[in-house]
Amino acid sequence: MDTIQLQIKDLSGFLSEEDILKQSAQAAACNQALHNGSREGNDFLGWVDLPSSITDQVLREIEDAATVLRTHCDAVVVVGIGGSYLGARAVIDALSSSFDWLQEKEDRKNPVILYAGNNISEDYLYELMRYLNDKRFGIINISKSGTTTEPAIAFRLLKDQLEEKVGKEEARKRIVAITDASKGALRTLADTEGYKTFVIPDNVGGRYSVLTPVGLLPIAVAGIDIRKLVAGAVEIEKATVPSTSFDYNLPAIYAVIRNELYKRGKKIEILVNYHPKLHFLAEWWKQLYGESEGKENVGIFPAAVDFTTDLHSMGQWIQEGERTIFETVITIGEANEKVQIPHDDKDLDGLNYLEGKRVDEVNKMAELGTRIAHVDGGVPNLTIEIPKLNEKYIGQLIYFFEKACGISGYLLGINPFDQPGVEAYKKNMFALLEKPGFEEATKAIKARL
Ligand SMILES: O=P(O)(O)OC[C@H]1O[C@](O)(CO)[C@@H](O)[C@@H]1O
Repeated sequence: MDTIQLQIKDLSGFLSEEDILKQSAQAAACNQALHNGSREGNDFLGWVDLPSSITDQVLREIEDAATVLRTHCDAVVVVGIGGSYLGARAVIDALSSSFDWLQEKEDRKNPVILYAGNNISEDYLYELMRYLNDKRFGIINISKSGTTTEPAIAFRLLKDQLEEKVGKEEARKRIVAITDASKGALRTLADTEGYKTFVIPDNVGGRYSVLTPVGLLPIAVAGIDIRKLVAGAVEIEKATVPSTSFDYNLPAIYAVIRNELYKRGKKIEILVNYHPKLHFLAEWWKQLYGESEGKENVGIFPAAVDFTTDLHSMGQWIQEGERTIFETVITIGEANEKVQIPHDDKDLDGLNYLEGKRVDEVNKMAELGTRIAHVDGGVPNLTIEIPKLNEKYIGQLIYFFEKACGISGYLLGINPFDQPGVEAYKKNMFALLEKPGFEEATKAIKARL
């Protein structure tokens, strides 16, 4: 097995093969629409053939910029929010040691990757700046619009700190901006300051941008092979072209299943993992599906749990709470490392029955036991099988989820490529902060307080 697989046998009793096949023509039409741009949102389809259009020259330019940052910095702060950081964080966490950031400087092969601009917490920013005080650090500032408040605040603070520490000249070498080709405050700022920049293509939305420099630069700085990542995505891109028959088009099958379950009252999809390093993959997935589908008062609520951790918190709800959920489990075939449970002469903990077993074997039995229990408890399960955690399969998974999301949104009958609802909080916040241009809104909102 050289590719990710979709396992659907635990849907029986909830959804038949016939139910799924009945939707195959519709799913194929949605897939076709993604390729020929015949439906809503067609100005944001740049991601569809993005993996196969990334040239060697583009990859080299990203790798070169990564080398500059790796040479000049012991820590690199990725400033961005939503699609402007989640993809990078998902891949970096999935493919790095869980304790990477704790390694002593002399033992490190890669700079520590830190994140800012994804919240407006004063304590967070203070603590980050304090940590950076005696570090050789750099910044990758990412914003497609170039106007988002959270990253703008973080960047202003970090830029000040860096310039004060090393001077404007050296700071310029350690700052890269990734933004629109011509619009937005970040573009103006980057051009004025003379930063190295990369462009986010107009036709690729933030949540679909992980395979542009938005994701690839931080990932490369973290020492991960972006060529293998992209190659994995290309494989699924090629395997899901419109001529692919429905039976082999895994994203189309996944898209149909989740929509059919939704129609049958399963309003919440829980993405399940059994490895803490996949936590941010689920965060990335939540934005992808939440922003794409939650509109016009419809859409599955995308949730996520980390098992077995959350079996001891959310496990009760999933087993016996309201039956409006289904689970999509990401399962990893083979652990990358080997740890066996040792023998203990006294066996006071009663664990000698596990002696000699790999920890992963225990994890897998927890996974199997959970799946059986949840299916018995009325929770439909589907499983995405990944042979192992490496660049290639994560690349495959990224494109799998992106393609499925596009098809799924069209099946649902909404535009999966806009996010009008996100503006509501921003308007209120700007009005409350008395941002110039919001005078009327300020009066209106203050009258409500
Ligand atoms: O890259 P930007 O323009 O700063 O936007 C960041 C995020 O904010 C949103 O626009 C929502 O406000 C997301 O769609 C996007 O991923």
